[in-house]
Amino acid sequence: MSRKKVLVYRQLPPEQLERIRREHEVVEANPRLPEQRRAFFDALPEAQGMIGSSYPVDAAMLAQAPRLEVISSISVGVDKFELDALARRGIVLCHTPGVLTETVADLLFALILGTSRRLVELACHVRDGRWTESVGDDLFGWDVHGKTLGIVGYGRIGHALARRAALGFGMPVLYHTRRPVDSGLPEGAARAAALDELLARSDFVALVLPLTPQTQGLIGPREFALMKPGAILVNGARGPIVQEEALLRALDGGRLRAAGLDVFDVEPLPPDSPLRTHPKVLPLPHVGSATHETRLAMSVLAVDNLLAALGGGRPPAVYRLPPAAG
Ligand SMILES: NC(=O)C1=CN([C@@H]2O[C@H](COP(=O)(O)OP(=O)(O)OC[C@H]3O[C@@H](n4cnc5c(N)ncnc54)[C@H](OP(=O)(O)O)[C@@H]3O)[C@@H](O)[C@H]2O)C=CC1
Ligand SMILES: O=CC(=O)O
Repeated sequence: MSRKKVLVYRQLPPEQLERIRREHEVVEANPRLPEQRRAFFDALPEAQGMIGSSYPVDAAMLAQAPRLEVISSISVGVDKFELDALARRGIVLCHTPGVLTETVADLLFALILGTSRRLVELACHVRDGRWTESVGDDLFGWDVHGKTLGIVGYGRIGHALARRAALGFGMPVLYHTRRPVDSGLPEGAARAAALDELLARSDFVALVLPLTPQTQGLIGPREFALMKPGAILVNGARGPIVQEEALLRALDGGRLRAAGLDVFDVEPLPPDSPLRTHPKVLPLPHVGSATHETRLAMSVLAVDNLLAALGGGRPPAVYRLPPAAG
C-alpha cells in the first residue's frame, strides 16, 4: 500500500502517532500555535488525511487541500466542520462517539452536584481561612436527590446522564429530542417532553445536544423565562446553544440559581468575560472527556478511523448526518 500524507493538527500520544508513521508520512502542525500555523497551511496542498480537533475546517480551507480524502476528528461533536463542503468534495469525516459517553456524563453530574451543593464556593471558604465556625444557611446548598432533571438532547450522553440521575439519585427525568426515543430506563423513571414543558418543570436543565444551525441560540430570553425560578442550567454541549447575554440576565435577575458551564461561545473563555468570575457560575475549561483513560481511547479510535479510511477499509466511526426529523 502506498504511503500517504497525513497532517496531524493536535498532539497525539506517542504510540498513536507511531501507528500512523508506520504506514504514512506525517506532518505535525497545530494551527492554533502561531509558530506552527505556517507549517499547517504549507502541508494542506499535499495532505490526504488529517487528524485533530477544535479548529474550524471550512470550504476555504478545504480548497487549499485538493488531495484530502479523510478527516478524523478527535471529538464526537462535528460542529467545527462545514459538513456541506466536506460532502461536496466526498471527504470522509470520522469522529469518536461512544468512547467518551460515560466520562462526559460523569462530568455533567459533577456540575449538577457542584452547583447545587456549592462545592467550589465552599472549598474556597475553607482555603481562604474563613471556616472559623459552622457554616450558616447563607452557605447551605440545595438537595439534588429527588429533584427533576430535564435533559435536552437524549442521545448517548443524555441516556448515560439519565441513568445516573434516575437510578443513582432518584431523580425524575424529562427528556427532549426531535424524534421519539426510548428512555432506556425502568417504566416511570423518565418520559419525553416538549422543550417548553421540560423547561417549566425541571429543577435542573442539562444540555447535551449538538450545535447545529437549528440549535444555535436555542436557549434565550423566552426559554429562561419559562424555566422554574431557582432552576440550575448545566451546559455540557456547546456554548452557542445558549445566548450568553440572556444567561447573564437570568443569573443576575434571579431566575437561575446557578449555571454549570463546560462550554462557552468563545473558548478559551476571554479574560474579560463576566462568566469567568460570576458568583453563580461554575465554569470549566471544556473538559467533559478530559480523563487520561478517555482521551487515550479517543485518540486510539481516531487513529483507527484514519488508518482504515486511508487504507480503503471501513472506519469504525464515520460521521453521518441523522435523518431529517419528521
Ligand atoms: N463538554 C464536552 O466536553 C463534550 C460535549 N459533547 C457534546 O455533546 C453532544 C452530544 O453527544 P452525544 O450524546 O454523543 O450525541 P448523540 O448524537 O448520541 O445525541 C445527540 C442528541 O441530541 C438530539 N438533538 C439533535 N438535534 C436536536 C434538536 N434540534 N433539538 C433537540 N434535540 C436534538 C438528538 O436527537 P434527535 O436527532 O432525534 O433530535 C440526540 O438525542 C455532542 O454533539 C457535543 O456537542 C460531547 C462530548 C464532550
Ligand atoms: O466536546 C467534545 C467532543 O468530543 O465533542
